[in-house]
Amino acid sequence: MMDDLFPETRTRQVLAPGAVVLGGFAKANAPALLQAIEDVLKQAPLRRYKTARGGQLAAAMTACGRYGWVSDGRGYRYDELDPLTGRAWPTMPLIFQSLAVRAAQEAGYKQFMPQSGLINRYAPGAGMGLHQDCDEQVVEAPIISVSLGLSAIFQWGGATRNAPCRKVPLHHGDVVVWGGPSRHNFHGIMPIKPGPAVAGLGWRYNLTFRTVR
Ligand SMILES: O=C(O)CCC(=O)C(=O)O
Ligand SMILES: [Fe+2]
Repeated sequence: MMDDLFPETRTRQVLAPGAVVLGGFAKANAPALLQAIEDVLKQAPLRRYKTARGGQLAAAMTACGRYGWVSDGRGYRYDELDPLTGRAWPTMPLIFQSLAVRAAQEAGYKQFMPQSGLINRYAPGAGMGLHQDCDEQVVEAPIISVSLGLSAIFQWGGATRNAPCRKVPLHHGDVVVWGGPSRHNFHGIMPIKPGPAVAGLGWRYNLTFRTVR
């Protein structure tokens, strides 16, 4: 595709101060990213977390790096151990780390170093309700979010839950970076529409990279 040959033609869409969509930024690395996901899943399988309110998250999740985001009857938190295996989370694959750092730099965040890589897998019909990412203690660090497989509609809101939401289509290889004044903006994923497999995937993977502590 054109955007692989001519990176300068990729779209760059500013969502808000500190927040940008880097269209196709991860596309050339997608095969390596998918292989790295498989490697992580062998050590830390995907699982659907319970929430403190008795529900269950629609996306299946796991993590890599020093800290993993977990949820159970006690609520949400970061943990250095995988509650499913009792072991430390798998080491963050180098391709995850290098892509996250490059995307952060491209978005203007020069100092970023991910400590946590969250893997979300959305089957068709699964989404993620509007929320803020506020379990991280380092508020200066941005969130780097990579989309692979089926497309999604990302809801990009504001600082309050009832602020108007923009609907932003995200496709295989797109990267969203948000931080600075947008770090705590509300966002979500509308239920994924079924469709023909993309890059061999009949679902959507999302990778998010964060500095936690
Ligand atoms: O799947 C996405 O694009 C967003 C995921 C997200 O907001 C999260 O994991 O906190
Ligand atoms: Fe989030």
